Amino acid sequence: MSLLEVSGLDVVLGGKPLVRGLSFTIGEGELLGLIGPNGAGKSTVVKAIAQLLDHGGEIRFRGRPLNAMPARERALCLAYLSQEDPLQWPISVRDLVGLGRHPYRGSWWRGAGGPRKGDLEAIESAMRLTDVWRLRERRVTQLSGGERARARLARVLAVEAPLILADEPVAALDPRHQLQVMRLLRSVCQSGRGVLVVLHDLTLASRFCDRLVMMDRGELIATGTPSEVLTAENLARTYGVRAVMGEHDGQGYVVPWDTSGPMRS
Ligand SMILES: Nc1ncnc2c1ncn2[C@@H]1O[C@H](COP(=O)(O)OP(=O)(O)OP(=O)(O)O)[C@@H](O)[C@H]1O
Repeated sequence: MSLLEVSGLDVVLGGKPLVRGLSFTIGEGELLGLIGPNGAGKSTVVKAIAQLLDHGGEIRFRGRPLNAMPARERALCLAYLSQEDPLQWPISVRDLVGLGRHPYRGSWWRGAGGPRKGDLEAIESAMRLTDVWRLRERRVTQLSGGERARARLARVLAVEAPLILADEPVAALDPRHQLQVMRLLRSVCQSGRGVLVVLHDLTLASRFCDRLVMMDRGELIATGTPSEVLTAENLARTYGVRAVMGEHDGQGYVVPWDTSGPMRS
């Protein structure tokens, strides 16, 4: 059974169909990349899976419809890293990451008590893996964009959910941290968990993802292994680019090099 099964997903917002009939699965231990140009509908798909948007079609986690699952149970099954950075409060990095353990606690108002050993271990491990351990006492409002992005990812890792939805987790990161985060997401999958990651960097998508879902204008364009999806024809048709493609150390790279044809309308 798949970890996640999305079938016939439709999302309409403001009377506009943003996602149409999208279907794909994520297996246990799989890193699935969701790619496509700006406005393709990638974030909309991720938000629908996270049950933040009304949708048609079915989204099942280990065979159970996600929209019928109690919110707290759902919060333990999937952890969502949004593209937007909503951090406005001057809380410490440690406290931000600690919020990832909230789904394990009783309600705040019932006196949840302090963090337990398992919580502290998960919080420390997530901070070390994302390289924010040394920033743990800093206020999140005083971090650089990339440092905040890593702290937000640490919160998501601290949930230790079987499924992670990460919307552009490397967009603000320097090259070293981009590689570290992609390796980290791969290592998360080695323990049988699954990750859906939205990416614009096609080389990272090619190197690190098991499979890709390429979408445009709300619809599926191609799905399969990176070499099946990242073809010259698909890149020209979907992104309107010509790319330099090759292999290094047995892994594919894709460097968009030139635009091809007129701008998509
Ligand atoms: N609340 C909304 N109401 C109406 N249209 C919306 C709403 N939110 C997003 N859209 C539109 O839906 C389309 C898909 O947006 P979405 O954010 O899912 O794209 P994306 O593929 O994640 O793009 P990007 O790569 O730029 O992040 C866009 O055309 C966007 O303008």
